[in-house]
Amino acid sequence: MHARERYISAPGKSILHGEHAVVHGKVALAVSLNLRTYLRLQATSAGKVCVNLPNIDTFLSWDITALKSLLSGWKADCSSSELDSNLVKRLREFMAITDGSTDTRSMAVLAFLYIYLSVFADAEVLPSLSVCVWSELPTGAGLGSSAAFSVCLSAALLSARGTISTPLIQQQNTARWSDAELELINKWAFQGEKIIHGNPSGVDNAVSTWGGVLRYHAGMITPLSRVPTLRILLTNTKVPRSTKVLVSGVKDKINKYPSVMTPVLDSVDAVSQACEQTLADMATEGASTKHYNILEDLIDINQHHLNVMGVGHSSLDTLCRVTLAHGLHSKLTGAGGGGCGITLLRPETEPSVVQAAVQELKEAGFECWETSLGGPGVLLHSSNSITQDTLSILTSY
Ligand SMILES: Nc1ncnc2c1ncn2[C@@H]1O[C@H](COP(=O)(O)OP(=O)(O)O)[C@@H](O)[C@H]1O
Ligand SMILES: C[C@@](O)(CCOP(=O)(O)O)CC(=O)O
Ligand SMILES: [Mg+2]
Repeated sequence: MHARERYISAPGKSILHGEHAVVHGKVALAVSLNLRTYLRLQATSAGKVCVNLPNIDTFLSWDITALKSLLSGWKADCSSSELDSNLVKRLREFMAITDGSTDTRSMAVLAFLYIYLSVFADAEVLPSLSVCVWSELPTGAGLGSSAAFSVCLSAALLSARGTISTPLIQQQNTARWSDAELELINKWAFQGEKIIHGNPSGVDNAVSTWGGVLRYHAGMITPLSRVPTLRILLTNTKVPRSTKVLVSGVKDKINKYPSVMTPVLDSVDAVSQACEQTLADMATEGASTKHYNILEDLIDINQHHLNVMGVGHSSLDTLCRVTLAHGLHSKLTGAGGGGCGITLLRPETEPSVVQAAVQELKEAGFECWETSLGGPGVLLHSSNSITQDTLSILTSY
């Protein structure tokens, strides 16, 4: 271990188009948010590993000797990009997780232990450390909190192991890793997502690692540089849902009705591509009413497709209905089934119109915030670049 203490943050994301279809090899467009997950890792000499996850009310610790015994007779298979089923099985037994359980707290802890043991498997000793993760993102609401969590864990553990650097130099507030290091962070974060999600596409961890606006297609990540500034209203319906369950429901539907569902997925792919083209046109020609009309049509079309996939919810219908009554177009974002939706605001949309829509959405029990899109990906921080409020949470465990 190098530094005794490190702070890391990674952003959440919003998927503009392509959620679910991206799991089946179609194009998705996703953008990082200015809402972030923060992690503090502290090297200790307590002979223990402590994990504090205040967002999900989980506080656990284990003796290093108990963790070490999990590695006996186990050999990491570095050539495979699949999850190591043997290690997952050992961890499930260790944590007494029953088969098939999707209990979200257990999945977060399982992801932590999996990355910790894999990253330090060939180290001389397993290090004593204490990790606290806290997020501004709502968890389980479609804004990629699982990916931001996995990216923070991956970056923190890889840099504690010395596999990637600790690039912060004196007087610097924040630092980024090199592209090769980011690829490694993303690779391990994807394993964390596999544990939490079951069958992730990889889009969420890619956006959280690199930040900005990305096109994601079958593992290929293309940053979009020609993108206009978009005003987006985010709404959290606060209806809880599980990405893992929703993703597997879509898969079942595709298996059951392949000839019905394949054209739906193809159409979502075409929506993502049409949106990408429109954004590029807006950046080169200047945004006009014609462009916003197209973006709104694409939002409506995709929302219908997501309903066909079975990932809609009455709360999301309410969001679409209320905003449309104010001339605004919305769709779910992320896995759906509740969680969050996005509403496109035109540059000329009057604040009074937004306020009226927000007021009605709040009366329906929802939470809304206008957000800026495209913040930086994973960052290493000095402690003085983190707000006092966040710091006091991270240091209070
Ligand atoms: N800050 C956090 N602390 C602990 N676990 C987290 C945190 N953020 C996310 N997670 C894990 O990710 C799960 C939510 O992931 P998911 O269902 O994919 O929804 P989303 O990624 O849209 O928020 C949580 O139930 C938890 O297991
Ligand atoms: C539904 C999906 O496209 C996005 C899930 O995002 P979230 O976990 O709901 O934030 C799944 C995936 O791409 O892995
Ligand atoms: Mg997720």
